[in-house]
Amino acid sequence: MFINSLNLSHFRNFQEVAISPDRHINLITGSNGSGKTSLLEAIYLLGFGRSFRPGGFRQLINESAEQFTIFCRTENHSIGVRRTTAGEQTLRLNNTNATKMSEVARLVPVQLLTPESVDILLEGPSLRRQFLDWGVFHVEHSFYRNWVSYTQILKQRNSLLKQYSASANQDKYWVEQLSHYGELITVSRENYLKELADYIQELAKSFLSNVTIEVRLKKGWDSTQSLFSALESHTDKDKKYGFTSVGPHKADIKILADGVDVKHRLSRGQLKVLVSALKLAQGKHFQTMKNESCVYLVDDLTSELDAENQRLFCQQLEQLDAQVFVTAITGKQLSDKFQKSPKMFHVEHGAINE
Ligand SMILES: Nc1ncnc2c1ncn2[C@@H]1O[C@H](COP(=O)(O)OP(=O)(O)OP(=O)(O)O)[C@@H](O)[C@H]1O
Repeated sequence: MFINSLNLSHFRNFQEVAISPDRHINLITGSNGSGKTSLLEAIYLLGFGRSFRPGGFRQLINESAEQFTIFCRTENHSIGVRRTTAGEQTLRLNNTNATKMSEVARLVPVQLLTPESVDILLEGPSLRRQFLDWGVFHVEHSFYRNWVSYTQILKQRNSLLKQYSASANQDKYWVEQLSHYGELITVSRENYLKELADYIQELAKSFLSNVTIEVRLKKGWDSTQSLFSALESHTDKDKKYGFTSVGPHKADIKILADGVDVKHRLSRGQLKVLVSALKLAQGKHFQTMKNESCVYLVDDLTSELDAENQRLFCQQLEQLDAQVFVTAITGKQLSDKFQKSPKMFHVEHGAINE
């Protein structure tokens, strides 16, 4: 997928900007606070329906405006997202209204690497689940439907658990439903991670040559049991606490370096390198499966990796033949890391000069 043109209206510190990115590498430069990350954020929003920075969507609307609009043309589609301060959202897909953000997100596969991406390896399981589910969502069409059904049922069961109002029979019905969709979700995750593991190992080897990286899915319940049995055996506890304590909503990925949790084995710099390898692996797998590439958004690479790893990362990105948006304070910091000269964009006072 390639973005041929991008228009932003009242998004963060931009009033009206339009750019025509290169199909390969786009280098966005500008001083602190100029709007480099905001440009990446707008593209990310098309692929995820939300920002990667804290704060609600209202923070994304320019302080002097009532709404923002992001509009982009890819090689096959035209996509628009508008959000107003009143909370309304309008989605446009190929000149008609779309109802679901997931319809838009499926067309905009985005990989993001920022200084915070290392949290995938350092923080709790939810970021690792998000990482995993991005891939499953894009390669396994039924996953999203099953996930939506699972989360709706989970919500209903949790609210009954909180009210102590479900009879044993009623609860059994919800447990059956949960385990049906939960097992489907988990099979999709297992299959995906099995395939992705080879890509991760190969890429991790080129960045961290003397470490063996391994990934394993933790399903979210004792994997010697079926989900149904696990849910049943936790029912008393779940009634006491008012929520469902096992299931794929609690899944995690164990990421090991030489058999030890990476966060106890690798240096902070090595963790950053590993997270770059994970993102490249996911993009490469996506490309093999879908026969198209994702868009890479890379914020502040020079503060993340040392010069050699920057060179290696840029080289790998170029080999992927993906469209890349990478930010730096000055062009000099990165332009020599790519073999082909990047297209340069300079951001200043809410304007972007090509
Ligand atoms: N809703 C908003 N309305 C107007 N300006 C905003 C809004 N939200 C953020 N800004 C401003 O937009 C500017 C752009 O921030 P951004 O994080 O994109 O900059 P950056 O170029 O990535 O900076 P750095 O190099 O420091 O990371 C900041 O000066 C910020 O204060």
